[in-house]
Amino acid sequence: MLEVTEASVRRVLGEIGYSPFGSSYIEMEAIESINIGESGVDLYLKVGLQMQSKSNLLAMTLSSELEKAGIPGVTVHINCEVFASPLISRQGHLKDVKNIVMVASGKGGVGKSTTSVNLALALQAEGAKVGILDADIYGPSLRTMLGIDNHIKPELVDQKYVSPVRKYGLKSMSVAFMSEDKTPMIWRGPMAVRALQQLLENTLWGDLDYLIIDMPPGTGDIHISLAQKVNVSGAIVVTTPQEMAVIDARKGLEMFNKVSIPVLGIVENMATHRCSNCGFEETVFGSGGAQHLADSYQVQLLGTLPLDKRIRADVDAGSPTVVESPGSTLAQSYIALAHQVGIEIWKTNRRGTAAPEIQIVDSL
Ligand SMILES: Nc1ncnc2c1ncn2[C@@H]1O[C@H](COP(=O)(O)OP(=O)(O)OP(=O)(O)O)[C@@H](O)[C@H]1O
Repeated sequence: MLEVTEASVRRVLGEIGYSPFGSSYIEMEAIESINIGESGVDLYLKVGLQMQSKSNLLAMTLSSELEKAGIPGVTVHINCEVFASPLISRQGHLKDVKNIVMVASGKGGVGKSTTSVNLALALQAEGAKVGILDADIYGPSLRTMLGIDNHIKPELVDQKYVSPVRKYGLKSMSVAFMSEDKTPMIWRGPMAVRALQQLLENTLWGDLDYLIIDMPPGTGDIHISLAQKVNVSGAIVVTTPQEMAVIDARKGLEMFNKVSIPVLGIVENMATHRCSNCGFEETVFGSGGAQHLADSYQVQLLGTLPLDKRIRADVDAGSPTVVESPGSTLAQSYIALAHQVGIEIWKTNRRGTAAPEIQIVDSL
């Protein structure tokens, strides 16, 4: 048995290569303090994401890893707190928003909005404070996906600001909330960017760990301009395994690189389909493309979601899978995605230093 000192505990923690964060506890600077007393060791960890469903398991696993390495009797205490992005200038009504995450896709219809809303709910289910902005001017779908009645409008405050609409605890705002039901939104480029920026900045988001922005599909001028005007912690690109979608996702990655927005990773949606009759699983849209793309851009493949009719039916019914069937394997896939997103944001925030100089582009 080892002599138990703070130094020996730290050394062993450094040697335990495995942590669920992809780097050791030492590399992640996750050790808050180590108290050595008569009755044992108390190890306090600070973790930069919320992970309510996993923290007890993590504490027990780490305690038994330490025991195996010669340090028995360690009680692990996990303190979860999402850190604020140094890339975000926290001003105005965004001052208490710690992280803004853009969810984009090169190609339309790959499931960007479905992934955004389930991701937001999964982050929240794990204990984070979350908001979602539906910025998809071409096809806003948040109202339907969250089952928010058409008559519900955001409350106007001081004639200038709006309160987000709460559903399932999530603070939500959509371009569609601000227009009459049947009025088509014919927004041209610069007008759309200005309107979206205003909607983002004039919403009373309050205190949030993450604000998810569901971007319009594509990688056009609106995206570049919006990406330049809004300081974000990072971006996620959603794709299907289909070659055409992967080619367009590559354009999304290029776009974020061009405007110096850190890419947190790629989500592969509709990756596999299991036949509800015989259980046979097949890769309807091909396979390997998203992993290959992630490897070639040295970003993470954050998660893989199956093509499953329950995912479609749940958002159509206004009750996304994470709230409709929280214990299901599908919901667990979104929770796993939320953990990976949380880990990447934590890592990105540790790497980042200050907000970059933003070049304001006024015309498109
Ligand atoms: N993993 C999935 N399994 C089954 N159906 C899905 C899945 N993901 C999304 N869908 C369905 O695919 C359709 C398109 O999804 P969604 O609207 O989220 O895509 P999008 O990329 O946001 O589209 P747009 O380009 O219009 O913004 C919807 O009917 C949705 O319910």
